Amino acid sequence: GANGCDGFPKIKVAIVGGGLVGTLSACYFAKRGHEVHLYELRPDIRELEHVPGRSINLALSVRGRAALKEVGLEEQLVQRHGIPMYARMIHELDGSTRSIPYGKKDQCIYSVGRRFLNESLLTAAEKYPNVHCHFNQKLVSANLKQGQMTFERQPSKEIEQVEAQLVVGADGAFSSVRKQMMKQPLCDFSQTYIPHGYLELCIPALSDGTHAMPKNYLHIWPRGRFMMIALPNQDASWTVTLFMPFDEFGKLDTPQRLLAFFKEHFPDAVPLIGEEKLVSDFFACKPSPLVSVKCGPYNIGDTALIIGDAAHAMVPFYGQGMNAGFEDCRLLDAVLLKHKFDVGPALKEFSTTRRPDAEAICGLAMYNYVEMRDLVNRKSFLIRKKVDSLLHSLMPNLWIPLYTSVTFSHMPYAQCIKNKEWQDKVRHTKQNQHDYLINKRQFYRS
Ligand SMILES: Cc1cc2nc3c(=O)[nH]c(=O)nc-3n(C[C@H](O)[C@H](O)[C@H](O)COP(=O)(O)OP(=O)(O)OC[C@H]3O[C@@H](n4cnc5c(N)ncnc54)[C@H](O)[C@@H]3O)c2cc1C
Ligand SMILES: COc1ccc2c(c1)CN(c1nc(C(=O)N(C)c3cc(Cl)c(F)cc3C(=O)O)c(Cl)s1)C2
Repeated sequence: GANGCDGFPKIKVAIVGGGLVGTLSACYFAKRGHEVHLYELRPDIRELEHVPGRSINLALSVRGRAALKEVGLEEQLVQRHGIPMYARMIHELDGSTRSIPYGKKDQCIYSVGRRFLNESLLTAAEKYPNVHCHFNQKLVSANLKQGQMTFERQPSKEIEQVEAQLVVGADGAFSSVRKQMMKQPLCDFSQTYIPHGYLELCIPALSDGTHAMPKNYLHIWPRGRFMMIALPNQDASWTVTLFMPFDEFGKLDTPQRLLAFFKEHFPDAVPLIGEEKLVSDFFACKPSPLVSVKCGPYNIGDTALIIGDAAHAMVPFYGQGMNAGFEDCRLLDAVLLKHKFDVGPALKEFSTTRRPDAEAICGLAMYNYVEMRDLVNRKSFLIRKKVDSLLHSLMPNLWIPLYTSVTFSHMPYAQCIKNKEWQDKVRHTKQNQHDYLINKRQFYRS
């Protein structure tokens, strides 16, 4: 395309999916002066009363914040709207609670509203004159090598053919762009559903408009095979997510069984939610599935690319899905700039470098899911956290706990794992040395 004032070629970009990642990506491309067309299956959510769907709020950490900052949105979306969470608050069965800080006193993650984020990103994208949003448009097929897409307007089913120099698939875990990509040879794809489902409940604000639990915490009720997690909302309510195997959900098929279950496993949460609200919210919708998707390469030549959940959907047990998708947007922009918008080599480099990191965080999230049962319960989790924070304070640049490197640094995700493996080796050697010295001393004493 024509070269703009910065001397870089300007292209026509079609972004499929107006969710969190698609709308942020639209801001990045628009900021560079490209012609952006954003196609979203749903209606404009800013005109809807209630938006159905997933977790009402999310944990935003440094990776996501850095991506928002580069398009000038971190202040408005995080500092003003996000609720800082400085520690986890763990709820034991006996109702006692214990807090474990995320790091040093100023280190926190933010609870942000999903709808607020999505609406704000849409509005920010639309502010650019070179961004055009098309709602109620469902991608139904495409010839990605030619940059050709076929949309079906909802609900009329009217067909619209669209062409672009670059197609960016940000259409989520069940991506249609990815489905089209997989028709090409040499494309890997795997997806795993886990036996757990999730369901959202709500702890309403107190009558005086304040939070019913200590506000600046990520609350967790770890109960082995299942758990609950609660993040604070701006309106002083809490969004509570219950994770449980589908067959366990199936057993709670009457209000009596549901209340008995909660009184047995989450007694302190029952009065906070309220018995009527618990019953009505629980039976209002079915538990949703959780899927992990790995695939690659993420591009087809210089005409198509997938980012966000379309490329790497992960189970939510690290709170990194959106953060990773936002990081995709920032890294893609950086690699395009590095290649002076020579799209072919840039997409190839993006896919080659990002794929191992995306697969690493998908693996870490799944690891957390498996470990989760006793992750926050087992004494060793607590001891490990204390040892980690002690060693981290002694050698801040050397000893970085895994979740600190994931949540509080920009270290490539794959390197976070290497960093942990090195520490495990050192830890075991330390442990062995420790045991060795003990034995030696006993030997000489005996
Ligand atoms: C229970 C739960 C808790 C989570 N908690 C966190 C958290 O705390 N922190 C965090 O970082 N992440 C979290 N996540 C992950 C986060 O929700 C996702 O990573 C994020 O939403 C991915 O954004 P996306 O834009 O890639 O995909 P999506 O948000 O799925 O958006 C895809 C968009 O594409 C549209 N679309 C789909 N198909 C088509 C089509 N054919 N044509 C046109 N448009 C289409 C959809 O309507 C949608 O708007 C959580 C996820 C779940 C399920
Ligand atoms: C909106 O729905 C959801 C659902 C799940 C999550 C989030 C939001 C946000 N999540 C975060 N997880 C970490 C983390 O690193 N670990 C190891 C944890 C993993 C689990 Cl499962 C947990 F319960 C606590 C921690 C913890 O450490 O607090 C963060 Cl740091 S944020 C999980």
